[in-house]
Parts: sequence; C-alpha cells; structure tokens
Amino acid sequence: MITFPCAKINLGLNIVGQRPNGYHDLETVFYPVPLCDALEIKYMGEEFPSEVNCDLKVTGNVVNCNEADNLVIKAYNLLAKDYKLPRVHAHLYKQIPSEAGLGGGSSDAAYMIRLLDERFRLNIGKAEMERYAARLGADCAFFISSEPSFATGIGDELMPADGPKGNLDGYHLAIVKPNIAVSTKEAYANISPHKPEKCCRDIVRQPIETWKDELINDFEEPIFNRHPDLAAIKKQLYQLGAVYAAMSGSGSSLFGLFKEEPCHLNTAFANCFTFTAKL
Ligand SMILES: C[C@](O)(CO)[C@H](O)COP(=O)(O)OP(=O)(O)OC[C@H]1O[C@@H](n2ccc(N)nc2=O)[C@H](O)[C@@H]1O
Ligand SMILES: Nc1ncnc2c1ncn2[C@@H]1O[C@H](COP(=O)(O)OP(=O)(O)OP(=O)(O)O)[C@@H](O)[C@H]1O
Repeated sequence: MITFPCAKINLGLNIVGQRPNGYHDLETVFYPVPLCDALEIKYMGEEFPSEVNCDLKVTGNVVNCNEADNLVIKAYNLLAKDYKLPRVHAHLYKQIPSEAGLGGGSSDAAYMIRLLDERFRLNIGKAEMERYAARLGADCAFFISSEPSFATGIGDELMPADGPKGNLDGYHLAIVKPNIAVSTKEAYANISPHKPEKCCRDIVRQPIETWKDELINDFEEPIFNRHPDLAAIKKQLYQLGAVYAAMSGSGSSLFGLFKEEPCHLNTAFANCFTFTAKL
C-alpha cells in the first residue's frame, strides 16, 4: 500500500510564549501543499532474516539520519507498543527538502501512522492518531488530516481554518529552497515570544492583498539577519509578482503566492530547489 505525505507552509507564525520545558507556544495557519514524498509498506515474510520488525529503504533525497532515527520507523515503533503489527518493509521516496520548514519528516511520520491504521484496520480514530503523531514532533498532528488548520499549543492543537481555502483556490504557489540549512531548535532559541496585534487566523480570512502588510512569521527577522540571502529571495518573489511571499516555518524555504503562473523560476533562483503548483 502506498501513500503520498505532503508538505506544509505556514501562513503567519507567531511565537506567543515559552513553556517551562523550553518548548514554545505558537499561533499559525498550516496549509497543505502538493509537494509530496511517497511512502509504501509491504509485508515482510516470516522467512525474511531481520532483527527489526520494520525496515526502511530511502531513495530520492538523502535523509541525514540513521534508519532507527527516521520518523517513519519511530512511527511504526510507537504504534507497535500498543498494537500487534505485522512485520513490514517500508520504502520512502524523499522529495520534500529537509530542514526547509516544510514539515517533511513530520508528514512522513503522520502518514506512516495513517498507513498502518488503514492497512491493518487498527481503527485508531483521528483524534487518537493526532495524539500519537504529536508524540513524534510538534508539527506531526496536522498531517493526520492535512487540512488547512489554525494551530495553537506547540503546534499540536488544531482547528479548521476556513479562510485560506477559498482565498487561495486558483492561485499559483512557488517554493524556493536555497542550499542553506536552518535548525528548528536554533531558530526557536533566537526568539522573544510576544502576542501579535492581530491573530493570523483572522488575517487569512481577509483578502490576500492585505496579507503582505499584516501577516508575519516571527522567525523571519532573526533568520534574515543571519542569512541575508533568504531576505533577498523573498524580495525577488515580490519582484516576480507575488501577491504574498514569506518564509515557511523556521526556514530555509520561502514561498510566494501568485495570480498568474510565475515564469523562469529556475533561472531566477539558480542553485535553489524550486517547486510550483496551482492550488
Ligand atoms: C517551526 C515549525 O515548523 C512551525 O510549523 C514547527 O514548530 C517545528 O515543529 P517540529 O519540527 O515538529 O518540531 P520538533 O521536532 O517537535 O522540535 C524540534 C525543536 O524545536 C523546538 N520547538 C519546536 C516546536 C515548538 N512549538 N517549540 C519549540 O521550542 C524545540 O527546541 C525542539 O527540540
Ligand atoms: N522521514 C524523514 N524525512 C526527513 N527528515 C527526517 C525524517 N526522519 C527524521 N528526520 C530528521 O529530521 C530532521 C528535520 O527534518 P524535516 O524535513 O522534518 O525538517 P524541517 O523542514 O525543519 O521541518 P519542520 O517544518 O517540521 O521544522 C532531518 O534533518 C532528519 O535528520
């Protein structure tokens, strides 16, 4: 059985507080985008000599961690504590860039939970799957439904976000990921939490033309100070005609929303990964 874990972008991201355990409370609108990995599981025969009950082959982009640390394996092992799961081979075809603020690893984890639930008829239920996912990463719960969502808490408390769906239909999305890695942990360490004047959930209900002046990603200022090239890419997206452009999550990818399909992205952003799609 195969599934296609998608990426996300953040439409606004405000860090509003910090918890005693160091994690941050945030407000953001998660929006799913059709840039996907592929994840497949197959039965591992009884005769197959394996020390583990789930092994993993990764193709496509390199994922810079051991098999055991891959979130796909962590998702299997988490469910295996509570459910009797058959032994499986997993195959991940990696397309979503890592350390990009696109939630690629988080999505793989959540889609593995969904895949195991469906394939082996575990009947876990959406709310419980979200709880399992949140134990693997703050972003993971969103990918159980992958519906536009307003998120609070550490990113794991989700409500449907009705605004952007209608607003963005028919717009063209461009994602640009330069060869700059930003660690999520470090990005959070450079933030002073504060409440925004206006909540991003309300701003995304307004016409998209107003987003440029009102919708903020709190990570941009500190990260742009350290990586001016990222600020330059955002500026260039506006020069190419974006109605709204921003960094996604803690970076390093930038995205732009366009009324018309943007041309010559590969030339404009040579040496960067680029992706475009009509929403
Ligand atoms: C930046 C975002 O992409 C915005 O959507 C997410 O908040 C990142 O979520 P994530 O990658 O799932 O994060 P995790 O893998 O759970 O945490 C990585 C590190 O980021 C920091 N972290 C993460 C989420 C959060 N709400 N507060 C934090 O302070 C912690 O130092 C943590 O050790
Ligand atoms: N399946 C996976 N795909 C990608 N990275 C994974 C995976 N499993 C574990 N990781 C580890 O997680 C790290 C972060 O990966 P991910 O792609 O989720 O980062 P991100 O773009 O910063 O996402 P986020 O928006 O959640 O912060 C990687 O550098 C890698 O070591």
